[in-house]
Amino acid sequence: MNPKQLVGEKATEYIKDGMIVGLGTGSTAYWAIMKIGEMVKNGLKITGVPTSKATEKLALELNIPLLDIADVMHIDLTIDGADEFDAYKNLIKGGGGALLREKIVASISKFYVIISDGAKRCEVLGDYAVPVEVTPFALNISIDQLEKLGCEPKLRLAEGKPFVTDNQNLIVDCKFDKIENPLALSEKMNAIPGVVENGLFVNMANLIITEDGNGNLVVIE
Ligand SMILES: O=C(CO)[C@H](O)[C@H](O)COP(=O)(O)O
Repeated sequence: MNPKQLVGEKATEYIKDGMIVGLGTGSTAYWAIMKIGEMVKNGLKITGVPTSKATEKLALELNIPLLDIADVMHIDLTIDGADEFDAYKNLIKGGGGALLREKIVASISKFYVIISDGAKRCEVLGDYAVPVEVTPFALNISIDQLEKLGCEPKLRLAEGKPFVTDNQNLIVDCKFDKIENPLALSEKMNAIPGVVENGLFVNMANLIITEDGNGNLVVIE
């Protein structure tokens, strides 16, 4: 079984009947959602809250009943991927551009499970550029201010044009060296007017389900 499928399917074991379940975005979350679709087909009663339009589309194709995030105040369990994680469950997310909705969903989740192949594990965050969602109006100001925090900021492009998020914003990928204090950096980035949210997820994950590269699951609690 491929590592993403292995960790994705494992996470679905935490789902119980009646739960409201946050559905993550990306190629690892895909496997969890596929499994949830199968479970729903077999009688599981849950309601999903998608973290992106892409996930909403997939969940609808699988007949998973959905709630709009605008109508939800709490979520029992969320399963989502990550782009980088450390042993303290600090994360970088947003490689797929869904970080704002992902962070909102995570923030109201009682239990937040991250699924990731082992290659994304690091000692200290920073190999992956931190995606930052910015309002288009303040793009240049945001880039300038982000650069002053010590990173190399780059506007994300898709097919030669600026990548536009589900919220009609833009993404600036910020490459830092080692991020020794992700909480402090997250606070500094979010203090910049024009920054909507950043992809550092600190003190949010309850569990990371990953693997050792040889098909064995590894759980970080
Ligand atoms: O944060 C995300 C999307 O915004 C994804 O969870 C993250 O990019 C991991 O994706 P994948 O499982 O495809 O590697």
